[in-house]
Amino acid sequence: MSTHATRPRLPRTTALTPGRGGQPRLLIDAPAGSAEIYLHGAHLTAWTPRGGKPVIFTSRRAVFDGAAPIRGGVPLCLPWFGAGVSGDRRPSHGWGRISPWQLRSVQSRSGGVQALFTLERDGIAALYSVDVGEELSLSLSLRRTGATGAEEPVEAALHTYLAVGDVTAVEVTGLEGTTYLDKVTGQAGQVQHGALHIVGQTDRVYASGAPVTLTDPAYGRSVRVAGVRAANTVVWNPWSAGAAALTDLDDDEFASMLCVESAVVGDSAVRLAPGESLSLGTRIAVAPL
Ligand SMILES: O=P(O)(O)OC[C@H]1O[C@@H](O)[C@H](O)[C@@H](O)[C@@H]1O
Repeated sequence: MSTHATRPRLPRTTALTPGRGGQPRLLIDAPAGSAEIYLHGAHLTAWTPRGGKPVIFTSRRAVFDGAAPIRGGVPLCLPWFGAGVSGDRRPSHGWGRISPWQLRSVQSRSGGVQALFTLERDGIAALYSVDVGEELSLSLSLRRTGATGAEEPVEAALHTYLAVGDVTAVEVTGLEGTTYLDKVTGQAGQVQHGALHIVGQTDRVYASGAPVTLTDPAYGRSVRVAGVRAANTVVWNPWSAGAAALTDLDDDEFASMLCVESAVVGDSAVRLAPGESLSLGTRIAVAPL
């Protein structure tokens, strides 16, 4: 594996081994929880708190070829989201999720494990910390490198795919009264009235990163997603029609997932001059109903 030369010391609760498609991935099996993180995209594809059920959804049709983005898990959208604020950026959601990241350090931490990843590309230095335990804590920072140059808009999202028992039965609270852009209809300035229920294709950028709770009666649990310095929460489900158009998502899988993404995107994009940084995180915790 290309990572061999820079492989850091690994605690005994972790291993760096080839995963699906022979792609290098860090396996974590610590007392407080287990996880799997591919170096392609620094992409977390699984997290299970000890004694619990898997919390993160990854598609059974996900492609692991070291080139395509992985469908599911936590894709890192950076340094732009979708087509960016200008609307013409490619690839969609930026290059973070399709780049090979460096694994810098892996440390045992209060029953869990913290892994640090870095990536430097196109004038951006990215640092990503994954804390695996009874909770999952993800922190991303992006710094403009170089000494001179104009400000540029930077966006980022922790595009978390949550595993749910039945998406039509989940209730999402914490967004009441918040305005959102509805990307399905193209309408901005919508207001969330009451709890959110998923009854069709859903693609919304909320103007809030406050904690959101997903109540999932089919799995008998609630999942709390708390943004850290996140101006936005994106909620996405492609529904059946959208899933049919995605070759890396089985037709029935839209019912087993809901993306709840802590983000800094769109109108909240941060204009960074060289030397300036943007930081963003998410904390995910599970509780029985
Ligand atoms: O298929 P992709 O590139 O992974 O994107 C999935 C979705 O990601 C969401 O976060 C976006 O709001 C959607 O518009 C998009 O369709």
